[in-house]
Amino acid sequence: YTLKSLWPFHAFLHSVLQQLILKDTGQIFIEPVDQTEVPDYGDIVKHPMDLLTMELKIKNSEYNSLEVFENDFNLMISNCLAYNSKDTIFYKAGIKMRDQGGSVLRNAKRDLKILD
Ligand SMILES: CCOC(=O)c1ccc2c(c1)NC(=O)[C@@H](C)N2
Repeated sequence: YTLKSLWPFHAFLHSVLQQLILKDTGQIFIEPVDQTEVPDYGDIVKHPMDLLTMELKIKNSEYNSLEVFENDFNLMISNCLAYNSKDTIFYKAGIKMRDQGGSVLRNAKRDLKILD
């Protein structure tokens, strides 16, 4: 068996997402930025992304590769680093999530290779 045939690929992505959610200790990436709370967010961030949206995209089979999933993770991080200035908690959390989430994704890529 390979991962892709035995176990639906979206189940694999769901397990990767759960690991990313665990890294979001401040719970600032878990849902879309509330633009009524952050009224100028849409002026700077044209393509918002968050972990809940990524979960919905898994469920809708919108990710047919780990790379497409990773693109949304990287979009979420770049939005955070673009909108928040360097001295903010949000920016620092973005750096932490970039680094910790990056290692989650590196391991996931390795796991996919070993299984094929
Ligand atoms: C209730 C107010 O919430 C926020 O101001 C807020 C909440 C979550 C946020 C955020 C702002 N900014 C961000 O860049 C992304 C990473 N997360």
